[in-house]
Amino acid sequence: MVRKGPLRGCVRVPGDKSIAHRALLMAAMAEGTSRIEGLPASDDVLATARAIESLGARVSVEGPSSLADLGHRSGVPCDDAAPAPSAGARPPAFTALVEGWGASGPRTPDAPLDCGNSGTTARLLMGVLAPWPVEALITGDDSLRRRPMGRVASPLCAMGASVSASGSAARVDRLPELFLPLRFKGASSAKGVTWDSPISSAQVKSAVLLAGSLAGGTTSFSEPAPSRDHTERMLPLFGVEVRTVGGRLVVEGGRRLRAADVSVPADPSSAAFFLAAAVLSEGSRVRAQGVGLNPGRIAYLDVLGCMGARVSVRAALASAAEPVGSIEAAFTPSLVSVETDPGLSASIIDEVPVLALVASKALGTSVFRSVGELRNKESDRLAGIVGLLGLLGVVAYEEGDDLVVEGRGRWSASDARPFSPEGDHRLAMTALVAKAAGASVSVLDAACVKVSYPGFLTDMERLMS
Ligand SMILES: O=C(O)C1=C[C@@H](OP(=O)(O)O)[C@@H](O)[C@H](O)C1
Ligand SMILES: C=C(OP(=O)(O)O)C(=O)O
Repeated sequence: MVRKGPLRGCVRVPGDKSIAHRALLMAAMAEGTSRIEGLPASDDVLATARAIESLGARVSVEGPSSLADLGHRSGVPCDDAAPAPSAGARPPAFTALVEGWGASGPRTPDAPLDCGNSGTTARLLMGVLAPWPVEALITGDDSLRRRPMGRVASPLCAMGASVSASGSAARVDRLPELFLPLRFKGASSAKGVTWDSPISSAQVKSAVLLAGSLAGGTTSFSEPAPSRDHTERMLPLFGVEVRTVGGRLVVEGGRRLRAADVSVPADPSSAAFFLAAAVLSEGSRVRAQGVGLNPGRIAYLDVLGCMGARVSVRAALASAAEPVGSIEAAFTPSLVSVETDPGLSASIIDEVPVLALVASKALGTSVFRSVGELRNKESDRLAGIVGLLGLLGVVAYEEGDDLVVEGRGRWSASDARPFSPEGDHRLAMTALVAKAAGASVSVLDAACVKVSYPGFLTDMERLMS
């Protein structure tokens, strides 16, 4: 149940989804047992944990829960009018011990690897499998089956892997159009590659670097603008050096990963929703604690700052090679429009929906440049934002790959209008933030928040009480 009202207090949002996926995957690849704490019990991360189990890693959860138990617990109300859950809810975090397959490699799974809604799981898994002689059918839910996989398959096939979609081998010239479900076959003789990715994508980069660390020879990767760098930061913890040479990332192959302990900081992308809600709701002040402050992930704070929002950061310590600290945001009565640089789009990609919501309350026309990649996420997020802002009486539209928001400093007051996030967790949370900030909108199916943040409604309620 989300009401209108000020949000006040501290919040510890779940662990960083990107870092959690990487920690689980590298632990699975490693020799020995890794301990990973602060894992979010979100659907996406559980999908990765289940996938590495199917491939032969041993995953045990510290405490009374098991992976299966975490997955079965829900505690997520189906719509924003339902009461917040208490009993039976998933814990916000768990600690896993992962015994990796190390030098023996992954085993051929006896069932399809179901990545659910998680693009990161599907794409990084392919990189993990590429240097091994195993075959797996990789699939996902309806949303994931519509998302492009060729961007990852292309470099991995250049390294020696092969893919077939719908039973027949995919033609190399058609790889860019590839979609799940697909049969992925790794190669024991995978070789390093020099790859210039036409898009900035941490998922593509990570798949190539993970494969490259075990392939023969050198792998070198470049992308147009920097994407999040968690893989480059974490690989050295597991014993694999990553160098930067003339703007390219370089990894020497033939390495063995060794087990490491990782502490996952809270997810700055999840914190962004409460921070935005605080900026938009009169009388609010929220502090998100223990949050990852990786510069490639908190660029959204610069964008909020350019809009005049009252946000501040306090750095504390580094965890898992990542900086960590707290972020505070307070109600800001007058916001101004912003124009984001095209080179920034990879760094703010998951926060654009909620940034656009903030821009819709600003005075003036905001432009988010080169954000066309949002069409390839869990839903077409550009269409979703334009639809949501339309319900609030704000003109927003796509201009090529740019998103334009014509803010008038207010939203229209009308009877509550229904908004369907189309199963997209970030659109659902953006709409719930709008509602908390007084917008006349009801969110039709908010249960999809469990993809990244199962306790979102509960935490929102607590900040409002
Ligand atoms: O590598 C990652 O963990 C992610 C990278 C981004 O996707 P792309 O790399 O496909 O842009 C991001 O949108 C996603 O939420 C997580
Ligand atoms: C795009 C996202 O994740 P993924 O690509 O892993 O599905 C997201 O969490 O916003």
